[in-house]
Amino acid sequence: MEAEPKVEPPSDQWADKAWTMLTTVRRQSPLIQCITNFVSMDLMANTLLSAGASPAMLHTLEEIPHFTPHVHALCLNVGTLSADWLPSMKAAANFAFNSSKPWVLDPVAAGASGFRLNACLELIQLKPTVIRGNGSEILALSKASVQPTKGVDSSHESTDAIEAAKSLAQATGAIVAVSGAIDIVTDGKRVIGAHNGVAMMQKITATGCSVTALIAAFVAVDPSNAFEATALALSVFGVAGEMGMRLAKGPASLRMHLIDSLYGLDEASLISQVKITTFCD
Ligand SMILES: Nc1ncnc2c1ncn2[C@@H]1O[C@H](COP(=O)(O)OP(=O)(O)O)[C@@H](O)[C@H]1O
Ligand SMILES: Cc1ncsc1CCOP(=O)(O)O
Ligand SMILES: [Mg+2]
Repeated sequence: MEAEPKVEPPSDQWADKAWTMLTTVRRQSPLIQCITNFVSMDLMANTLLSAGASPAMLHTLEEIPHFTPHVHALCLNVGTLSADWLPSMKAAANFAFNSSKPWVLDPVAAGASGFRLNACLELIQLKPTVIRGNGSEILALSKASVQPTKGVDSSHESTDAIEAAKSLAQATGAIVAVSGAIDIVTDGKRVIGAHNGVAMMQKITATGCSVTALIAAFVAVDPSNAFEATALALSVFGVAGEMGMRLAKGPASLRMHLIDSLYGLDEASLISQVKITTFCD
């Protein structure tokens, strides 16, 4: 049976935690290494900067042993994957895992081809802390099968992938997040939903990639609580989207206002808008 959101009053606890996390990111400014697709590099780096984190888009294999040990978290994204980038991703994931640093996987278009699916499954063997995808990506990973696909966009609602997300979390030990109208986060047992964001965020390329990087920044400052940090990052990004939308005329201006809203987000605005609920079967 499909999970239903449990009706709960807005949780001040989540809202307070969101503010604490955002201020911690701003104060600590964690260094986040991103090995990501060409489309997302700009928006991802700007999202991290506007949240107070420090992005570095380094991907050459020769640099990984020198650089990755110094980062606070790693974000791997297979959006424009080619065979020569995969060894860099694996090396970086190994360094992160061996030095107990969190790392986050964005399995962009995981079901689009055997090459991409196998690459994602091989990366998952290297123990990501969090996997964040859209509904179709999480379904493809959970079934480990190439699926009829719209490429990087989802043809499923996030809620269609709740059971798939739970099994993927149980099988891998990762926190699994499924983005969409409601962002779902599970550790394989608990399921929570972040209800922030606006539909027009789907009309800006790389918003999914960017929120995955933001998850890496939040987990970097609270690595022992990746489940909550993931939900809070999704909610904070969604709140910035909602605030940006009040000023935007379309996707291009939303992109700009989302970044400005994330940068300027204050305590009262964040606390009044965070909406995270528990799901139950
Ligand atoms: N219908 C929607 N309503 C509100 N927010 C949405 C909606 N669809 C996507 N988002 C938000 O847009 C961002 C990107 O999510 P999504 O489009 O699912 O990822 P991807 O780009 O990887 O497919 C997330 O922050 C998500 O919460
Ligand atoms: C359009 C596109 N093509 C390859 S990667 C990419 C960006 C995907 O970004 P997102 O998954 O955040 O929509
Ligand atoms: Mg994506």
